[in-house]
Amino acid sequence: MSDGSRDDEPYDYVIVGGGTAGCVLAARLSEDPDCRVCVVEDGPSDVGDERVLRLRNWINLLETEYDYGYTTVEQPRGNSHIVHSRARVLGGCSSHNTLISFVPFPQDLREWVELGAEGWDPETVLPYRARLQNTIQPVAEKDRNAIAHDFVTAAVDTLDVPVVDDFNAHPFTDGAGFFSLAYDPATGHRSSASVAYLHPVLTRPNLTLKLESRAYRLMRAGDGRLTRVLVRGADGTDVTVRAERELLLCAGAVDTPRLLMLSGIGPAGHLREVGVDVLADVPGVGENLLDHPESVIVWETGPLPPNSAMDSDAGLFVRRDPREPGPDLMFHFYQVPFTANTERLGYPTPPHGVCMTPNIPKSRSRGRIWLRGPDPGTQPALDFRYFTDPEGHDERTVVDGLRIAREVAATGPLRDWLVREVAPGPGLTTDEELSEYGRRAAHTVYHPAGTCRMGADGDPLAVLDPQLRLRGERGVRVVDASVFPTLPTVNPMVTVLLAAERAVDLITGRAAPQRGGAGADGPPGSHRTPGTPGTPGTHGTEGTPGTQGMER
Ligand SMILES: Cc1cc2nc3c(=O)[nH]c(=O)nc-3n(C[C@H](O)[C@H](O)[C@H](O)COP(=O)(O)OP(=O)(O)OC[C@H]3O[C@@H](n4cnc5c(N)ncnc54)[C@H](O)[C@@H]3O)c2cc1C
Repeated sequence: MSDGSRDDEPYDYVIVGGGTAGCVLAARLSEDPDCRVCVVEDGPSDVGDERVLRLRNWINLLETEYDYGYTTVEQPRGNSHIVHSRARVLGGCSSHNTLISFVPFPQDLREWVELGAEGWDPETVLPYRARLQNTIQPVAEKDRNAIAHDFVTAAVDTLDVPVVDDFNAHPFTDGAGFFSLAYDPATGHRSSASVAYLHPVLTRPNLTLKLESRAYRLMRAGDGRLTRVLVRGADGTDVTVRAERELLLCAGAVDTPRLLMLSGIGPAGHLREVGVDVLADVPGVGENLLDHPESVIVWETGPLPPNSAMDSDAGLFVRRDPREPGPDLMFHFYQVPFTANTERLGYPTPPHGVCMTPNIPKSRSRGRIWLRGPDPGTQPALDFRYFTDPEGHDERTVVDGLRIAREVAATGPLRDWLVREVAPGPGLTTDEELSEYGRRAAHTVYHPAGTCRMGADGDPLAVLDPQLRLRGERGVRVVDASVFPTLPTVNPMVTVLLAAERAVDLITGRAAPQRGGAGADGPPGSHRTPGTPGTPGTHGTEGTPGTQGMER
């Protein structure tokens, strides 16, 4: 071959990225024994890896070999020092995140339809809940820390919001409670996309995993379809992997647009500027970078009880503007001091502490990803443009959040645990002071999305059609968080899982679950499709999770 790579055997579907969405596609598409499925995953396996499987260890995976650890370009109105963790391991971010699991609100999906994503209405999408294989349930009683209980009580009393026993029972506008998590309380193990979907089917002979194999350029086949991908293995050798039906890009909201642009598919002017030959001018690739930004307020405490599922088990939703259909401010309550950003600003880290992280569910600032050059090994530039919305909505939300957090902290029984406010400290009180602190100490909730969004015909920045097909090309779709036109109000992982389940039907032509049927009302993961593997972490009908079928 002219590019020096060797040809691999052909597959029906090649999935680039064995992450949250990629695992769903791999498991579902390989249910048909005649369908050859290959997953190209840059990271290692999570099978048997306790560091990854143990949910509470999530924080120790950040900025390790399992993490791409992207940095950002300077954020004049925000924090320029945030490390944007993105997982590099089978299961993707569902293998190193906190697995907080929220079904998206109907209004979030209606917003997608208004933006041209026809067919993604709540009546069509929400019934896919019944197909989710992850075990999702509210934090188990034994994992509920007394201080988190008291946070919930204080929040409810201060703000006159309801206690929410199950955030997925039905849509809500405000409330406080323990989150639902995709985990097994008995073992503390994840019910990640990998554990729930892939582990039970690893012995399928028609499923090949190419691990520690990085895709770095898409290529056309002889018929002009974009169904080939150049992949570099851990030993440095290149192989061309070929899809006879479709190439499915699931590398996530940073790496999918990066891969497209490295392949010459993106804004033509930008690609020429950085020395990449243009294959197709698709102006929207890398645009519409979304996130849920948050800030942080930290208190010192005495030693706390040890029990927890993952140290951020409870939260609070507030609707400040009654005209909004849902919450417009959210808080995670951490029973550890999360001080990565406050320490840099000179604040001390107490030996024991808690924090609240007010975040912006519907952030209005929009960013962009671009290439710094043609070398696949060079990190792309991420510019979230935090706190740049002209209305000042994002800045206002953080200021309100810091004030509301203080009100909750001043209320018993939470108040009785707290020794002092460490950051920003009680001396900062004006809007200006809280805004300056809130933005400089800001962090990400790790929810980048939107960089290859779907949209209607005639929308010049829509990268995909509502069937998730790359506009103007044949043979390739995108299925991951980059397809979102907007972020859901809530944490997005379940939305990624639902999108992947729906993508399977779009790809195969299989019927969607009945609109408004069984899955529309029940909790996610509570139903199992006949014939699907059993409880995650146990052995499915197709054998023990192992390493057969894997290549390195
Ligand atoms: C620390 C952290 C905590 C989070 N907590 C939560 C939470 O509690 N709840 C929630 O709802 N959301 C949470 N999120 C967000 C959520 O996990 C993600 O939005 C979601 O998992 C993204 O899924 P994805 O399929 O788009 O991408 P990913 O799951 O990131 O999958 C992408 C995969 O592609 C692979 N890959 C990348 N580039 C290449 C390449 N060139 N070749 C081959 N493979 C490649 C990666 O290794 C990865 O496995 C969190 C995220 C992080 C990082």
